[in-house]
This record gives sequence, structure tokens and C-alpha cells, in this order.
Amino acid sequence: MEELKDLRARIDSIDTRIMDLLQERFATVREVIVVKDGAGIPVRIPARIDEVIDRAERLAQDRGLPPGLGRALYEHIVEATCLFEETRLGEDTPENRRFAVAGRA
Ligand SMILES: C=C(O[C@@H]1C=C(C(=O)O)C=C[C@H]1O)C(=O)O
Repeated sequence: MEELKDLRARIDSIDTRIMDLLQERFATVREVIVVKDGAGIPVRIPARIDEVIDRAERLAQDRGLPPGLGRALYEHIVEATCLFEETRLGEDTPENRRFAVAGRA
């Protein structure tokens, strides 16, 4: 049972690293929001969404992960990202007020 305990500790440690990487991804998305806000680019870009999800599935397959896992994970991650962007873009900040006045919201 000690062996199982150690293996689970390794899994917990890997999960922590996955969350650290997701935190880094969302921090980068914050920068994307600023660029999009300034340029009047919409949150959801269907071609880019397909590209990100298809790439995730390919990366997962290249690593021998279960079929469909990359796609399923990234459908959730990208949807959560779009909701995150929509929430931030809708915030009542000076930048967003300027955005709304310019009629690009
Ligand atoms: C982050 C972006 O916004 C959305 C979220 C994406 C993602 O989570 O990778 C990809 C496409 C977008 O519509 C982007 O446009 O790059």
C-alpha cells in the first residue's frame, strides 16, 4: 500500500503542475484580451478555436493518450477561456467604456 501512496503523491504533484500551466495559459489570455479590446477583435474566432482543439487532439495522439481526450479537454478549456474573455471584456473598466463608445463591442 506504500507503493500506491507514493504513486498517488506523484499524481497529485503532476496535477499541481497541470494547474500551474493552466494558470499561465489564462494569464496569457489576459494579454490577448487587451490586444483584442484595442483592435476590436471578437472573443470567439471559430477558425482559431478549431485549430487549437484539433492540435490538442493531435498532440494527445502523438503521446499515446486515449483517443478523444485532447479534443474533449480542449473543448472545455477553450469554452472556459471564451467565457473568461467575455466576462473581462464586459467589465466596466475605462478601456471597456471606450470600447463600447467606439461601437465595436
Ligand atoms: C485566446 C483567444 O480567444 C479564444 C480562445 C482560444 C483559446 O482558448 O485558445 C482560441 C480562440 C479564441 O476565439 C484567441 O483568439 O487566441
